[in-house]
Amino acid sequence: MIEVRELTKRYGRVTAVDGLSFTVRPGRVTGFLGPNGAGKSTTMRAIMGLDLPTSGEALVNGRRYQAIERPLHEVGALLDASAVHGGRTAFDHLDWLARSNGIGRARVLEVLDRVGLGSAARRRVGGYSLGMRQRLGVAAAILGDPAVLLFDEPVNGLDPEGIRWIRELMRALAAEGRTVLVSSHLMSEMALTADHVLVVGRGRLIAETSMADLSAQFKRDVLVRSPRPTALAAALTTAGAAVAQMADELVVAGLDVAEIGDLAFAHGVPVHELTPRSASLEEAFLQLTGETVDYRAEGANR
Ligand SMILES: Nc1ncnc2c1ncn2[C@@H]1O[C@H](COP(=O)(O)OP(=O)(O)OP(=O)(O)O)[C@@H](O)[C@H]1O
Repeated sequence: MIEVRELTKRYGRVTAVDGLSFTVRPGRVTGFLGPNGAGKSTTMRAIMGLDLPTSGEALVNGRRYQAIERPLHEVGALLDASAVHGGRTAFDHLDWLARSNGIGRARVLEVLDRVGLGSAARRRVGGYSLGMRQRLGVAAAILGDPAVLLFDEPVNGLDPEGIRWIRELMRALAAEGRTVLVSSHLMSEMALTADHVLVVGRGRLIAETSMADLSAQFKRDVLVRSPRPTALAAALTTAGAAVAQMADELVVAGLDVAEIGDLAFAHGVPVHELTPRSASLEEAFLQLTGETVDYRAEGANR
C-alpha cells in the first residue's frame, strides 16, 4: 500500500506538488493521470525516497522509503529507463543489483526470462533499443519480488508489441495482489490499463474514481434512429428531453436508453437504433484538467 499525505514539493518558486493526499491499494492497477508538469514524476520520486518532500510524507507499507530495511523487497519502480550504465550487460547490471541486496543468481535469470530478455542478457545495454531498456528497468523493479510497484509513463517510446506487453504485465502484477501505480498523461492509455484513477493537475488531486465511474460520468447523449422520427421527437420532448432531429436520426439528451425505449414502446413507435454516446475519454480528461494545464496559450479557450 502507498499512502501520500499532504505532500508538497517546491523547487525554488515552482510548486511541483501541492498538498497531495491519496492512498493506493493492492490488487488493482491505479492510474496516476495528469497533463505534463502535473507533478506525477515528482510524487513518484518522493515515494521512492529520491526527492525529499518540502512538507508532508509519502509512505510505502506504512514507512518512509529511507526507513525500509530491504527496500528492493518492498517496492520497485520504473522511473527512468535510460539510467543504466551502457557498458554493462543486462545480466551484469541485475546481478550487481541482486548481490548488493542478498538476492541469488537464480532470481536474476528468472526475471530476465519474465521480461523477455533471456536471450539478450549477455549483450551490452548500450546496444539495447528503448523497449529493451524498459524491459530491463522492469526486471530491476521486480527483482526483489516487491508487493508495491511504480511505473512512470512506462509505454513512452514503446512499439505496439511492447505496449501490450507492459499493460499485460501490470495487470498480472496487480492480479497477484500487488499494489501497482502507473502514471500517464493519456486517458486512453489509462482506460486500457487502470481499474482506478487518480487525476492530478498542477500538483493537486482533481478526482479519484474507478475507471468505470469516470466513463459513466461523461455520458453525453443517446442516438436514436426511427422510421417515425417526428412522432418520437414529440413524445420525447413532452417527456422533458432535449431533442435534435436530422432526417430519421434523433440526438436525445436528458433521458437514458431505457426511458427512451419505453417511451417509444408506449407510443407504438418503432425504434431501429438506440446508442448511448459518451464524451470521449480524452474530452473527459480535458474537462477535468482544463483549468489546471500550465502551458495553455494566453487567452485560449476563455
Ligand atoms: N528538479 C527539478 N527542478 C526544478 N523544477 C522541477 C524539477 N522537477 C520537476 N520540476 C517542475 O515541477 C513540475 C512538476 O514536474 P513533474 O515532472 O513532477 O510532472 P509530471 O506530471 O511528471 O510531468 P511529466 O510527465 O512532464 O514529467 C514541473 O513544473 C517541473 O518543471
